[in-house]
Amino acid sequence: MVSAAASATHQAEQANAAALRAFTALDPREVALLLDVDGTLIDIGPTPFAVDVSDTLKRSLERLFELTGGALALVSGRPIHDLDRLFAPLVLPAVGGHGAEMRLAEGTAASHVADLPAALRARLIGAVDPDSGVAYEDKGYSVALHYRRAPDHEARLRAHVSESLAAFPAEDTEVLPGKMMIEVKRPGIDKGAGIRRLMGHEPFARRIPVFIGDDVTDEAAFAAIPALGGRSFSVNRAFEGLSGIFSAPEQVRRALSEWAAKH
Ligand SMILES: O=P(O)(O)OC[C@H]1O[C@H](O[C@H]2O[C@H](CO)[C@@H](O)[C@H](O)[C@H]2O)[C@H](O)[C@@H](O)[C@@H]1O
Repeated sequence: MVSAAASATHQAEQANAAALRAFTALDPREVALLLDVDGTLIDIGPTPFAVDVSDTLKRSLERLFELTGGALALVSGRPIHDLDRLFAPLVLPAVGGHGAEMRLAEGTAASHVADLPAALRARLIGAVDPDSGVAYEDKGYSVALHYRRAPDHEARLRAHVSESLAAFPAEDTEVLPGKMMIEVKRPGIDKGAGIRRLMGHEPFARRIPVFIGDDVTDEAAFAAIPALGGRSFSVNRAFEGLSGIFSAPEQVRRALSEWAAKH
């Protein structure tokens, strides 16, 4: 008799193999490759500052950037300067801050979103006791509170965010839940809008957008892709219209490496 765990592993292996086939069948001369970062290209780490970007992944991205004629972009919730730090020496086209920033090839990163007031950011960050394990990122246009190392603090942080936003009723804000994280950002900023903007520019324009993502913060990107005539692959998320489901970032890295080697 096959155990439930063995059956789930078998299904994941089959899904990985199918996703790998579908992905590596794409023609790099036709596609624009749009890649989410945390949980898709790289494994989730205990904090935003404790993650690993391997040289092998960087080599795959560098090769795929060439093969796609430069139509490869990181599409991340992280600020672009943070992506540059993680992926150095690569400086890739990017949509950062969930769509708040964009950089085309050779360009400089530009945010088109007003920063949250310093007093609101300070109030949000005030919930972070360095000894609690809670971490934060102040992105200017948004603030993310991370409780991966302190899951017991989730309810307290959610209440703190609600109280903080209530104290600034004139500010246009919205709360974006993430993986063990709550982010306060400006409304109307999302990865879907970021991808639509990016796809209007060379060398992305007229190509088939191919997005890979994993997170609730990627939902706007997944939603934008069909109208752009594109394809989506997920990491561990199942919904209609996907071209494939990878089980983990390791499988995405493998697909990128095999695709790069094939051409
Ligand atoms: O759009 P992404 O590139 O997936 O970025 C989404 C958020 O990712 C990061 O947070 C997540 O990854 C951390 C490191 O693995 C992890 O510790 C945290 O729990 C996750 O939520 C990043 O720090 C955020 O700024 C991004 O918005």
